[in-house]
Amino acid sequence: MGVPYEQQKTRKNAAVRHALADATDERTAWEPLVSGPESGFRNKAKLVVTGTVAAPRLGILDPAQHPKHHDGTGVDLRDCGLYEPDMEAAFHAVARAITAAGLEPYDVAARTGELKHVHVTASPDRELMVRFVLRSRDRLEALRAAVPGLREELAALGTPASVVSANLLPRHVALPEGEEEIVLAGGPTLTMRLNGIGLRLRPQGFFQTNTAVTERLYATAARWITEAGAPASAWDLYCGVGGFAFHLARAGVREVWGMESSAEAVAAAQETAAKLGLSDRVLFSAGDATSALSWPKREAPETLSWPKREAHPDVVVVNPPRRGIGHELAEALERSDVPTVLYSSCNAATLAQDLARMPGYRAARVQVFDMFPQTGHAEVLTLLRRR
Ligand SMILES: C[S@@+](CC[C@H](N)C(=O)[O-])C[C@H]1O[C@@H](n2cnc3c(N)ncnc32)[C@H](O)[C@@H]1O
Repeated sequence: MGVPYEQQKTRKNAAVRHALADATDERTAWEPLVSGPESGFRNKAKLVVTGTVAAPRLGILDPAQHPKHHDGTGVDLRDCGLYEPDMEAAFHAVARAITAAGLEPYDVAARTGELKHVHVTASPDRELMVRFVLRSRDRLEALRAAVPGLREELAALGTPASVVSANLLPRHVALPEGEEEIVLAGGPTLTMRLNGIGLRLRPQGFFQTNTAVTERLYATAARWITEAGAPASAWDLYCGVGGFAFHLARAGVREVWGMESSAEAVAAAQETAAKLGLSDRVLFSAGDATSALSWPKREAPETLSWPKREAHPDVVVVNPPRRGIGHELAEALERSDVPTVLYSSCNAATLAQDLARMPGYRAARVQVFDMFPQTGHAEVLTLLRRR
């Protein structure tokens, strides 16, 4: 932060080129960096709650929250310039609901209190998903009673809450959320409309944090894959709620299979497919994507619906977490007869490691998407073709 944005972009492009020096060659086409607004771009806030019931702070832990130097403070980030502009007013409404429900902020050092975090996601249609991460069920009914007032206030602000939920994180761990989710109001899904496609998001599903840049990422992926005619089949591995899958299907790919470890994300993706009338050709399975290429050749687990045939698809899209796809999937791709792989990575270092395990492919096209302005991170889209 503090570095002029043009300079940030130049540095980021250079850093990615440096990281991928061994994975690219003189024929690799480096497309110009794609960016969106340099502030007000984050659609999601994961806020730590500190302070008191009467005056909660929503932001991050202060270094003073370290157990040894605890003085009960946190840093309030409700006015942080990274969040989409109308989220700030929503954060204030959420803080009032915390007070109304009598939710005592969790004190990390003393291990007392109930409310650990608040997660807010804003859709492009200006609807919200608001999640309260609680230590226990002790104040659940008090929270439930405060929800109608919160929803009324958010609706009056022009940012209605489509989903309000409680998430339970009973353990004393540095995690943003736990496994159990209790929907308190609204449907279980928020519709994230990107490039005219209404992707459904459920509380525990992943969604890219920068809506404007994500639209460009998905549109570019679909364009690169279908430029010379739409291939018949594609797999979208680490598919989340299916952003790549639905964009490929709309661009003409006949059959798309998505695989993702989060059952909630898969359920949301299946709901999107049903809503779009695509359930017969855009299909999703919950599973470990690292062995997706092995399943067709082995006996698939009974519960898993996944193409049980020898033939691999024309295209495999991978969009893993920061650790990358790792050696098992990279080596399986290397041994496969898949002609085209599209790798979308948020970590150029692990991307480079994975590409080194796939020498049978060459990087035909690379483009940096500045999904994370004001940070050193970048999303990198790479089109790989069989040599
Ligand atoms: C960077 S996100 C990408 C999601 C999606 N492609 C998108 O555009 O929103 C990575 C996703 O991989 C999922 N994931 C993590 N490990 C996985 C694994 N071993 N197998 C399948 N999915 C996994 C996460 O739940 C998350 O949804």
